[in-house]
Amino acid sequence: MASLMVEPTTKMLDQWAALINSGYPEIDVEREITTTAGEIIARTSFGLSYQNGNKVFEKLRAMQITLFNSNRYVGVPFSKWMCPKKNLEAKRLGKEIDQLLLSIIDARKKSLDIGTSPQKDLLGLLMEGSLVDGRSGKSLTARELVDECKTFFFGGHETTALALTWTLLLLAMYPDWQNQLRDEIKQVIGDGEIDFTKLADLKKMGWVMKEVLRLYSPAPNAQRQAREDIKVDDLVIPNGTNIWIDVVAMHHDPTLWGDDVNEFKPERFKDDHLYGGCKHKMGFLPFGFGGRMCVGKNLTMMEYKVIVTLMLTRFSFSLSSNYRHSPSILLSLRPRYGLPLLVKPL
Ligand code: HEM
Repeated sequence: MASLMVEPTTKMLDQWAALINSGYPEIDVEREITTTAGEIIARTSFGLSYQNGNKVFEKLRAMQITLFNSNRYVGVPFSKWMCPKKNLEAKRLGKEIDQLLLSIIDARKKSLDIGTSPQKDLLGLLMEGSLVDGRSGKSLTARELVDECKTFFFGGHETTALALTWTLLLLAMYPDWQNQLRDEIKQVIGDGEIDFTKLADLKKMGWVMKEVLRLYSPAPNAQRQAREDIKVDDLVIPNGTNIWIDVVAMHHDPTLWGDDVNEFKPERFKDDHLYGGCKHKMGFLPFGFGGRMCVGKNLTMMEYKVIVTLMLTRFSFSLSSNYRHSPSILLSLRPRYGLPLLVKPL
C-alpha cells in the first residue's frame, strides 16, 4: 500500500517545484496536502482513479461543510429539525455519494463474478471477505460496503492531512527539528527510493508525529454514550447520556503533562513512547480508545512517514508572514486560514 502513496505525493511536490520556479515560493500547504491525502485514501480504499476519487472526495467535502453548523446537535432529540435546510442538502449529497460508490462496487462485483482476482485495496479486502465459493456472496451487502467505503474516506483523509499540516507548521517553527528529521531520513532511508520496511526505524519522526497529535489533535473529541448510570466523584451521568470527550483539553492539561504542556517537545515520547510521560494512561487519545479505536492508525503512520520523508528530502519550510494562527474546530481541528508556508528547494 505504501507504494500507492508515493505517486500522488511526488506529483504534489513536483507541482510545488514548478510553482517555486515560476516565482511563487508561498504555498498553502494545508489545501495541497488535503487534496493529496484525499487521492491517497481513494487509492488505498477503493483503488479509484483520481477522477472518480475526486468526485467522491468533492462531494464528501461539501457534505462536511454543510453538516458543520448542525454537528453540535448530534445526539440532541429532534436535532434534525434544527437545521432543516442543511440537513436536506447533506441528504442530497449523501445520496449522490452513495450512487457513485455503488457503481464502483457494482463494477467490482461483476469483475469478481467473471473470475478476476480481487484488487489489493481496502474495498478489495472487504469484498474478498464477502466471497462465497469464489463468487461474490452475501456476507456484506452493497449498502454495507458503501458505508464502509464512506467511513474510510471520511475518517481517513482529512485527519491524516491535518496531522501532516500541523507537522509542517511546527517544523517551520522549529527548524532544528526539521534538520534532525532530515538527518534521520539520511541515516535510515538514504538517498534512493524509500524501502518501506525501514519506515519503522524512523524513530524521531514517530516522536514528532505523536507530539503533533498531542498539541493539535485532528480529531478533537471522542463520543460515547453512557450505557448505565456512571458515578464520577459526586456527579452521576445518567444512563443514555451522550458524552463528548474533550481530547484537546486533556492533551493540554498541565496536571497530566507537567508545566511544559504547551511546548513542542517530541522527545517526551522518547522513553515513554506510548504515553509521552503523561501521568494517566488515558491522557493521550489521538486515535480514541477501546473497541472503537481508530482502525486506520497503522495505515496513517505509514502514510505520514512516507509523505514527511518525501517532503523533507526535497524542500525546507519556513513560516510566511501571511500565516494567522487560529486553530478551529470544524469537526476536525484545522488552521482556520490555511497554512501558507515559504517553501524552498534544497
Ligand atoms: C492522523 C490520522 C487519524 C486520526 C487522528 C484518527 C482518529 C480517529 C479517532 C479519534 C477515531 C474515534 C475512535 C474512538 O471513538 O475511540 C477514529 C475512528 C476511525 N478511524 Fe481514524 N484517525 C486517523 C486516520 C484514519 C485513517 C487513515 C483511516 C482509514 C483507513 C481511519 C479510519 C477510521 C475508522 C473506520 C474509524 C471508526 C472505527 C469504529 O468506529 O470502529 N482513520 N479515528
